[in-house]
Amino acid sequence: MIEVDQLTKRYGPTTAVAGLSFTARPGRVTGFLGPNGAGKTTTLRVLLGLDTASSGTATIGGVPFRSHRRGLRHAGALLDAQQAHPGLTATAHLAALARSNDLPGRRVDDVLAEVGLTPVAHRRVGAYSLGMRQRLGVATALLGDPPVLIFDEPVNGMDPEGVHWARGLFRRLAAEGRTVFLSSHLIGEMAATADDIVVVGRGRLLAAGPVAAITGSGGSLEDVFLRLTSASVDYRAGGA
Ligand SMILES: Nc1ncnc2c1ncn2[C@@H]1O[C@H](COP(=O)(O)OP(=O)(O)OP(=O)(O)O)[C@@H](O)[C@H]1O
Repeated sequence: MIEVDQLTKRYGPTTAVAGLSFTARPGRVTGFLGPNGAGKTTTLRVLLGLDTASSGTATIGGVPFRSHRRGLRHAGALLDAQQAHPGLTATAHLAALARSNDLPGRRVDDVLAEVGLTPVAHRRVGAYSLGMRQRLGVATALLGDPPVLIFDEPVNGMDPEGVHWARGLFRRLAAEGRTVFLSSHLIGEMAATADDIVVVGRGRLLAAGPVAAITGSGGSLEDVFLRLTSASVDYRAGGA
């Protein structure tokens, strides 16, 4: 379970997140949507203890991520596909993480097979395409077999087969009872993958609930998203 309660994060004069509250539940894929600059990445960074809240709380399984000793066993995240050192092989990258998190070495082969990277596991990550690096990021998130998974733009750079595979993986992880929290700008993809949606604009909650309830008033998820966020878009082509 992910619980964000009255979260506010300021960077100097900029309020990136303003009193945001929502919940992402086990057994569900929850999509996190919002225009550029809405505060999504900031929320994820605070949730993962990479940034501190100005006020409010963001917890995973009832506690702040940083206070958990079990690290990757508690929550797995893909925030940045560039996180692995380009000089390392995928195997070496994952093996080092497994060691430092006290995870069994066999998890490395398991997650490489899960994301389809076994044939290139001994190639340097610097030679990987963006889609392959994203798969490695997903493998890293899965390494500790955690109950909570957080993915920021996970299908960015993936080919259609990869997007299809990722959708099936997220659905399966939720069916196993895990909390799957996904940030993406691909609304069609979200409509096909998510059970619940959290929509933010300018750091504030605009809507939250099951996809069917949010689109219930008519139109596609894209129509509803554009309507909800029309007053919260900071960057629009043509200066309109
Ligand atoms: N380290 C920082 N220092 C100053 N301002 C920041 C910092 N990080 C984010 N911001 C500002 O906070 C706001 C929210 O940014 P954030 O990256 O969280 O949005 P986002 O919803 O993830 O956007 P995108 O969809 O473009 O990735 C923006 O105005 C951004 O400029």
